[in-house]
Amino acid sequence: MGTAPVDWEEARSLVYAAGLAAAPPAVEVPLGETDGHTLAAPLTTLTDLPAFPTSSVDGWAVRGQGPWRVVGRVLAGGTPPPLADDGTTVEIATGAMLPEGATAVLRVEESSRTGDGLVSGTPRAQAEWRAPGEEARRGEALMPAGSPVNPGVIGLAASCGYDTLPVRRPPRAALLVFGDELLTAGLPGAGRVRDALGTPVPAWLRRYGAEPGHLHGPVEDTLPAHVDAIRKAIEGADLICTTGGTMHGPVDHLHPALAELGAEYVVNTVAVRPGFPMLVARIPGPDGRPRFLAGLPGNPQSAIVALVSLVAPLLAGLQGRPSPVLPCVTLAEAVPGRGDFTHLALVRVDPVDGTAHPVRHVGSAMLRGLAQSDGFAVIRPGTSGEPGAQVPLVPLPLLNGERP
Ligand SMILES: Nc1nc2c(c(=O)[nH]1)N[C@H]1C(S)=C(S)[C@@H](COP(=O)(O)OP(=O)(O)OC[C@H]3O[C@@H](n4cnc5c(N)ncnc54)[C@H](O)[C@@H]3O)O[C@H]1N2
Ligand code: MOO
Repeated sequence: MGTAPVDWEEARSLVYAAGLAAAPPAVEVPLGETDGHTLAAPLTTLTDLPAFPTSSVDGWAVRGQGPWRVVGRVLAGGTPPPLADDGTTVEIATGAMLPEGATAVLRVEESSRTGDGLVSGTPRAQAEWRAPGEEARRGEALMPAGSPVNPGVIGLAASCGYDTLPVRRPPRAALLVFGDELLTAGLPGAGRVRDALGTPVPAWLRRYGAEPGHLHGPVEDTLPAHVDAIRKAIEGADLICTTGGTMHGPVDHLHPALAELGAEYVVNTVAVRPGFPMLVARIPGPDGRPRFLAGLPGNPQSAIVALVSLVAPLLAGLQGRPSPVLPCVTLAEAVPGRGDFTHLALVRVDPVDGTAHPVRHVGSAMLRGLAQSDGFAVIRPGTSGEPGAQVPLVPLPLLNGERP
């Protein structure tokens, strides 16, 4: 209690650096299983690309002036003998290796056969084959370490000759939900609300590249139950997210539990509205490697603010990725500031002109505005968002096609 809230940008830098310093070691993973992992070393090509001169059309590989006498055929996958004499040609398929000695490739549709079986036609001026190393030279770095492995990268690695890649695997995340008032099924009422975080938070974590595993909740509102639940979650997770209990109410046990577990705070409260009681702490793991606990406030929108504010840069660090760069949007309407605190205001971004429109129903206990938003406009301390102002956007990690 009593710690001064950390500036929002400073808090993001602190957790990113803490994550990066504790990134789990690189592992060698079969190429087909690397989607969503992160390159632990630069992707350098193991061969020239292409590795051999490759015909880019179906036609005739010719030597010298025509008409040409047909001396053979080369299909993709074959290794042709050299074209030894001027006036000779081999039939060639797209992707086949160009025979040594060939001086041009004539497209089949631009060729004709003479009565005595010779091939004639005029090859185009530009080469109709891909030269070795045209795309990349052997040993050239094509992607830096820290790049997320996506299908595009997997394809490139395959064409460069990789069978496995040195990568960092997706961090494993656990979720503990605190709050005896929470119902996990049925209608809210009589003092009890539905748990609105236990179901969506794993899905948000997955979109940040984490692998959500252990989910437990509601955890009983006692200190021993909290300590026990965190200890169990640490066993199989790099990151434990908790929801609720970040304040100092009669049944808020998170801070005492962290003390009992020997945790140290990376960030304890952030100068941001909503969501200021958010925290990230480092807990010694059973193997000596630190684990992280992200304390998300109980108010549902505040919990997601904590997720985009702290969990996103922490996971980027743990994966050895660059720290997230925020895009800019133009405010379509005024958004008030929050004095000395950063204001994260839910907005919907116009897909055509990129302007950001504040949405309604944005109380920290509400999720109606969030479900219709693309992210949060960032209004820095001491400023207010005027219409037309360019401000950073913290995007919700929505996939293509998921935008509301
Ligand atoms: N005396 C003060 N009290 C509070 C302050 C303050 O400055 N002084 N700040 C408020 C703010 S801001 C927030 S945010 C909350 C944070 O509280 P906790 O993280 O300790 O969360 P809880 O007390 O457990 O719950 C708060 C609220 O959220 C509801 N909740 C909790 N978990 C869930 C869930 N999984 N799904 C849906 N709703 C959930 C819970 O029922 C409470 O209504 O503290 C304020 N208090
Ligand atoms: O900061 Mo609380 O998180 O406003 O709801």
